[in-house]
Amino acid sequence: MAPILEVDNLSMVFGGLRAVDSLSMKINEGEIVALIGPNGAGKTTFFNCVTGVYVPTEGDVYVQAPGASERKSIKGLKPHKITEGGLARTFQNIRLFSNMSVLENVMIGHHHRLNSEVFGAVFRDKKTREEEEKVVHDSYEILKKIGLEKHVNDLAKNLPYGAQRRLEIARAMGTDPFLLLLDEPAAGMNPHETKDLVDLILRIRDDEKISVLLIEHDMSLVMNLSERIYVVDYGKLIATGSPQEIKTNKEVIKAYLGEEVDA
Ligand SMILES: Nc1ncnc2c1ncn2[C@@H]1O[C@H](COP(=O)(O)OP(=O)(O)OP(=O)(O)O)[C@@H](O)[C@H]1O
Repeated sequence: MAPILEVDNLSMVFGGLRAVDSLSMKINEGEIVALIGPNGAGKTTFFNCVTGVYVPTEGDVYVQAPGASERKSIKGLKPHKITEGGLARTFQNIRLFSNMSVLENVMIGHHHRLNSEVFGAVFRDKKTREEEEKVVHDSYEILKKIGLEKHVNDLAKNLPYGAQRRLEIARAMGTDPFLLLLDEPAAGMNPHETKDLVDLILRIRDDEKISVLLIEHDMSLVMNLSERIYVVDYGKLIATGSPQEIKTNKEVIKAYLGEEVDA
């Protein structure tokens, strides 16, 4: 089966700094893959290149939706086009519309899927109303899957921290992705919230058939959840393999210089 994401020798140069240096990656349908590395290793920059925030200096990025007959380059596309193409992401710092309701935050994710034209939006014709009703329905269904349905009418800013992070995932799921990129989803979570997050990511993969690429510093989460791990340091790939292989890899241990890599 062809990979759903294929990154070929991607580099991103800022002035004299090669933040990402010839990094390649493949993700297969149904995988949970982690991208790890010390602070400043280039992980978020890599996400930004894949999701259209930056145009990579070198290399290419291809996606092939499950069932599609050929891969497509997404390099240089705007972020919303990449989202339409089936990749959705969350950010290191929570980016919710804090004064909007939980439901509205998820509905926003759906909007690029609406087909009605401006005419429909102004005159609210039957087709527009039906589409809007479907967006409300689908958004509510996602909130149920994420376990946030009891907060549906709360303002996003009033949710507990862990629930806000889960809402970001719900919003990303609203764009109907086949690959979800999560940038430090467990950051700031307590152990109970982290455990809920692990269960949620597994359900997203198993029930929703969405593959996951995550950046994470919480090594126990990484080791327990991911099937394959890519390790970067100074923008370069230094190791790739199963959690067991990565735990015992000398280069990885050296790069972390005493940072805990045991689960
Ligand atoms: N827009 C930018 N302009 C210049 N340098 C940048 C820019 N974005 C990131 N960098 C630099 O690129 C390097 C990689 O940063 P990046 O944020 O991708 O690392 P990271 O692995 O995600 O780190 P962390 O784990 O701390 O989030 C760092 O040296 C950073 O200072």
